[in-house]
Amino acid sequence: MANKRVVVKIGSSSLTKKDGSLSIDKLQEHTEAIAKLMQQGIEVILISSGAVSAGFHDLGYSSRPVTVAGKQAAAAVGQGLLIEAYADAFKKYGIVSSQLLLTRDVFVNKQQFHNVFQVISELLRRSVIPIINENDAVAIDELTFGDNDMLSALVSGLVNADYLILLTDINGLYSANPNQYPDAIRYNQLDHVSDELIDQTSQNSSSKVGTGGMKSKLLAAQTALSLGVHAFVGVGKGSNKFVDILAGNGDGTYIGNYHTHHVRKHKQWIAFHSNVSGQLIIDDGAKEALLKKGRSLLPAGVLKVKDTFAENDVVEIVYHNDVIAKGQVNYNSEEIQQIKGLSSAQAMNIIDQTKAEVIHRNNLVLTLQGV
Ligand SMILES: Nc1ncnc2c1ncn2[C@@H]1O[C@H](COP(=O)(O)OP(=O)(O)O)[C@@H](O)[C@H]1O
Ligand SMILES: N[C@@H](CCC(=O)OP(=O)(O)O)C(=O)O
Repeated sequence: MANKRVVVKIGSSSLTKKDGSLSIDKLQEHTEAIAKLMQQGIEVILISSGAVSAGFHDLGYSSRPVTVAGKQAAAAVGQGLLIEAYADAFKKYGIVSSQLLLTRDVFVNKQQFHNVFQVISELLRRSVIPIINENDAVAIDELTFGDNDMLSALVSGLVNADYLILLTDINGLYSANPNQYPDAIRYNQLDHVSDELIDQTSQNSSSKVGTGGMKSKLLAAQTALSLGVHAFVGVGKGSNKFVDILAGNGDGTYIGNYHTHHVRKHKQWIAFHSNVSGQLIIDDGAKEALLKKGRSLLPAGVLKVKDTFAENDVVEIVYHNDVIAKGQVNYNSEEIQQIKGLSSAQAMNIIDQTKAEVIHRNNLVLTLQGV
């Protein structure tokens, strides 16, 4: 099997009984199937929902809470129980488990982004399975992923996974929600996920216990693909389900093609997570150099500087009102005001003898190819 590193995301809908509470039987089945992968030398990172399902009964609710505070509290009770259940289940196969609780802001902060990469890498080196969930007790409002689909896509990119498996309660993406439109047809394979397809997929139709529905899985698959990770969305039964999925025999939709290439961690951070602090408006020559020749952005091509930013901040590079790239600047905004339009030699004489580029190619990510 060619795949070496796989992110498996298991949604609440695949972990619960009819009453919405955690199903230990289902959890054990997933665990056995993951253990089979690991026994073949495949590194697995598990993104698991289920904290709310595991906790609401003990919290005193008769059914899954609907308020944010209720879900937070249920997750606070349930997360420990969920991890305990996984740790017990994996122990039967001699596998040690670990827990990481993440929020969106962890990805925005470059140091924390790197820390997450570092800890996952070390756990994998030691054959420990990282089990990740959103930190539901604190992740509300702007800090929240909302469901674990996007979190799993970002993690799959971060660790340069070969595959992202989004396990759910339905065998793939259909042309419409089959629960409402029984004649909907299933897509077996998609080369890419277009914005049109995402727009067509309704947001509000998830299962009773899930959160994001198919739309959030498509958004996640689109993100995974742009980070160089193939995706699968679907179901599976029994201990061979993940082995079958990776062998191409899964019951679901496969997403991606042979053009899918990994993206370096630093560039991922610039492209997907960093906050933008300003803009540089560039001329025709600079646009050609960036888009066609793969060059750095030099002072000579900068026409205008917008907003105030510091050295190492991330800015957008704009050509004719289109954002064509993002990059981390070598100079602050005041310095670029002084050197814009100058040759690199002149600029280096004025500001810094060591920095010929406004943005070095290694710190630059193209966002629009065809302008
Ligand atoms: N076009 C579609 N194709 C397949 N499923 C869809 C579609 N639109 C909405 N759905 C719904 O998405 C649900 C799965 O999402 P969700 O409940 O969030 O799962 P999970 O808990 O596994 O993350 C399915 O049960 C199905 O009802
Ligand atoms: N983080 C929450 C799950 C949120 C949720 O419902 O996600 P999902 O089942 O992936 O749509 C939990 O552990 O209960």
